[in-house]
Amino acid sequence: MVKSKVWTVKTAFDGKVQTSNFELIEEEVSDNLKDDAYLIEALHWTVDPYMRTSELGRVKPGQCMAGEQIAKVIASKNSSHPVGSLVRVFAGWRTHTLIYNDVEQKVGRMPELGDLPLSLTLGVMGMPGMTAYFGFLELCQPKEGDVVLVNGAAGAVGSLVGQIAKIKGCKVVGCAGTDDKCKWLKELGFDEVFNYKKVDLSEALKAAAPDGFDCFFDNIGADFTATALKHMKQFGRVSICGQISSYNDKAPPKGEYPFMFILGKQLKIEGFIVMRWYQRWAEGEKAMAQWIREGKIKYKETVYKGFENMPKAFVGLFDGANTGKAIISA
Ligand SMILES: NC(=O)C1=CN([C@@H]2O[C@H](COP(=O)(O)OP(=O)(O)OC[C@H]3O[C@@H](n4cnc5c(N)ncnc54)[C@H](OP(=O)(O)O)[C@@H]3O)[C@@H](O)[C@H]2O)C=CC1
Ligand SMILES: CCCCC/C=C\CC(=O)/C=C/C=C/C=C\[C@@H](O)CCCC(=O)O
Repeated sequence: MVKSKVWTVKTAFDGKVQTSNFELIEEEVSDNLKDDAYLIEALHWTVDPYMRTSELGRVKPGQCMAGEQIAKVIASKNSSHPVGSLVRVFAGWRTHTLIYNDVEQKVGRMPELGDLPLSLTLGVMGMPGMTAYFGFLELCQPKEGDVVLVNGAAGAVGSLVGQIAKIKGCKVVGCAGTDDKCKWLKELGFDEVFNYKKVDLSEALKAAAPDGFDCFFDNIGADFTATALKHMKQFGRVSICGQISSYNDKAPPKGEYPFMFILGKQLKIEGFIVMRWYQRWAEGEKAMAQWIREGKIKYKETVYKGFENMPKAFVGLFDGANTGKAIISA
């Protein structure tokens, strides 16, 4: 018998992220396994902004919080998952999980890590890394010499988009919410950086790219997007990745309608969900691993120690507490 700690949601979210909505419970996980079942113990969890959104991850009262984890098999009657092997799975905020159906329970393929750290399977070599790789390269189609704008640039996805753009020979403009984050972006090779909390956005964009942007990778949405679209070049390409500034809004954001600029500048704007390219992830993982080993991609993780800190890490996403990927380690 194994005790499993599970974070559940007591009530629906209401306008802001509320830690008081979580409850720590313990439930028993039987080690009396049926055929093909196996028991896993989590080593690392991720918190991602999508957990706040309705379509993908928001959970109902009483359910386990959604999310991905890397776990070790500790008991098994499944020859594909022997004791000691590792799995990456959307099992949510749980310490132990009984897996009886890989497909239903969203057990994914593990990337080829080689000597790279295991936690990267939730970052550069995982969902955020593939988001940057495919969401930028496929939708923005960057060319050498293009001027690229990335917001949320010191986060898990944005920090990789900027570096991939540099690898492709682009001029990269990034912004983040603290001076320390901006300093790190310069170390990563971003050409122009600014702290969006300290500037007039339109003036900062004009100063960074007087002739405008060819590509814009948008992690933030709402007012930022409406302003940035005015600074695009003719036939610019915009990848709509995230809307983190609106995930906690009670009502749809109010602001300018940007359609006149989209029309006049003849922009190509496309949203995406990274799972669109799931069948091609091995290609993205291979490129990321090679760029890390060549020193062309650098990364940071903000690591929280202990399952009890899941809500703190999660709320931190919306307060700018993390640089790079937020990881919780057991
Ligand atoms: N389309 C897809 O398939 C996917 C989309 N995403 C999206 O990509 C975006 C980035 O995700 P990820 O890199 O994992 O997250 P991050 O690691 O970047 O964490 C979030 C960061 O966003 C910034 N932020 C938070 N709230 C605001 C706000 N109101 N205005 C401006 N900046 C804010 C903060 O940094 P700062 O200090 O700079 O303010 C914070 O640290 C999210 O919108 C996410 O939903 C992620 C994965 C897949
Ligand atoms: C109309 C609402 C769309 C909301 C999109 C919001 C955010 C984008 C984002 O952050 C995307 C994340 C992508 C997640 C990828 C994998 C999912 O399949 C996770 C599965 C959820 C789970 O079972 O835990």
